Amino acid sequence: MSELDRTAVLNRSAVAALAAELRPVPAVQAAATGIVHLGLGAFARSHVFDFTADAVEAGGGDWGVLAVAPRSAATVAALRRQQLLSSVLIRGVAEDRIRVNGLLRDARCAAEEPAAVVAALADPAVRVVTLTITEAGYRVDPVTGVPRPDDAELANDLAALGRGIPDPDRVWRTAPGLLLAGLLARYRAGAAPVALVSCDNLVGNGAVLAAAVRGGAERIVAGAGDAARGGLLDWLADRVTFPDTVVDRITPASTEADREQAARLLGVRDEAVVVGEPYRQWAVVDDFPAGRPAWELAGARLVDDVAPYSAVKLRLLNAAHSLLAEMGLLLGCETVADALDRSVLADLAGRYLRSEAQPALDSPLDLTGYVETMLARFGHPRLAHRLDQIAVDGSQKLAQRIVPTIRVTGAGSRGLLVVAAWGVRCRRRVLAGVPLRDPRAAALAGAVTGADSAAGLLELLAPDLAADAGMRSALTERMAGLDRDPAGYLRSC
Ligand SMILES: NC(=O)c1ccc[n+]([C@@H]2O[C@H](COP(=O)([O-])OP(=O)(O)OC[C@H]3O[C@@H](n4cnc5c(N)ncnc54)[C@H](O)[C@@H]3O)[C@@H](O)[C@H]2O)c1
Ligand SMILES: O=P(O)(O)OC[C@@H](O)[C@@H](O)[C@H](O)[C@H](O)CO
Repeated sequence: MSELDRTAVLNRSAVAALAAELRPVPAVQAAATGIVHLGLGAFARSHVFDFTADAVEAGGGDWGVLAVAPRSAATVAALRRQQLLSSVLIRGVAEDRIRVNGLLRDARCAAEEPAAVVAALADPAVRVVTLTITEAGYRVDPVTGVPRPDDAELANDLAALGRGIPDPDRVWRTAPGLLLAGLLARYRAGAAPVALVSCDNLVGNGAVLAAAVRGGAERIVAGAGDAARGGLLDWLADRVTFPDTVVDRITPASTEADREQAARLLGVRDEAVVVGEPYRQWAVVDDFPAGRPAWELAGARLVDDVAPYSAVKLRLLNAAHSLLAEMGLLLGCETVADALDRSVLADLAGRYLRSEAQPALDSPLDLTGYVETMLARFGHPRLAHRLDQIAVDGSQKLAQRIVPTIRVTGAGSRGLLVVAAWGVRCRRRVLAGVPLRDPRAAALAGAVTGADSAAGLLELLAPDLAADAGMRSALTERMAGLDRDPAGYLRSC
């Protein structure tokens, strides 16, 4: 299509008129549903569905996807209007291309249709459940590794499950609650095995998901004292797997300008388009009791252990993102590329990576090459990856991305400067009456406005570091310096 009709949307009839290279992958008729995906954000569409589409195109199999948005119905509605088609706009440094994804079989909002989602999770044809629900969505404390006992929404969901078969129309407030409702229904219906696959940025994301599900199930069973559901724990241990994964593709939140560009490339509007960099990588532990798509045919690495990749990715790439986001926002920068353009931040990120985070990792991988490639990806001039997209849920992220390096490099670590920037930024938000976007918002607000902010922040991230007087005083000194004169202080570090 050359002329853009502003009222035309991407759908199956529009596809018929597209140039051959723009036709959906896999073909629209392909594959019955074998996957439920929970968390219908941009990353699911740019990465998980993109890889899986290529895997199904190359290797076949009934691996179509039912995509579930936990709360918001907006993306579901957009996808339904487009007969479940959407595209990924792959933004290169020099040129862009667009790919239409034909993998989805259905899309539902769990808050509006909980019974249908629970039934899908129990369906034996569904053999894989993938998740992109953010770090906060697991409701697991990154310090203790267990479901947060102070999480009222989670407690409510688990109590409802403990009372017996729940009302099918009950709206689950938490992802573990929804998953467990589906798993209990699956267990009652014959207990077909299934793999639950976290695709979120967490070290040991499979173990975190297992902690959320098994820890939740233990609380249900303990509350119910129900022998039959005691069998649930054995089934979860024997037949439900939680393969670890490491995901990678920078995916900024889409803007109207992106939708306009997609419309120019496609000739029709795609309200669900997502933008991704050309680079994509996925390492997955190959532990699927009922089969999986041939992701290796799409370039994913199916491995025995992702630990070497996951520590490297979280403690280098994601750590550098958090460093640039926390410090860049204090200096008034908007995007990752803007932050890297400020020499003070580029220098700090480079020194943190090369002289602290990299040596603190005992890795056989080529970390120097990794860091260089990664910084080149960050510098992409047209990706516009916003810092405020990265700097949310700091209590979950910094504990994983920054704290392990501080543990090795001590109170002099530039990692402590990231924690200080986070603390100062959060304090400014609280004092300005702007809500904090963090699952520990109340505790975080208390920490940054309390008498000993350094102790409060470290208590949230790593209680062992909070007990270290040298660490507390170094953090206090850095927060004071950043509060007084962020740019000047950072130049002196
Ligand atoms: N965007 C990226 O560049 C990128 C890259 C690698 C990994 N990831 C992973 O994907 C996650 C989502 O990123 P995105 O770009 O899709 O974000 P997004 O804002 O587009 O979507 C977030 C999704 O998570 C769901 N969600 C948010 N909070 C939740 C909660 N408390 N419980 C359950 N569901 C919740 C939302 O409903 C939505 O479906 C990230 O947090 C990260 O772990 C993202
Ligand atoms: O997606 P988050 O919120 O976990 O983290 C923000 C970024 O660090 C992250 O999205 C990276 O862009 C991504 O991990 C690259 O693969």
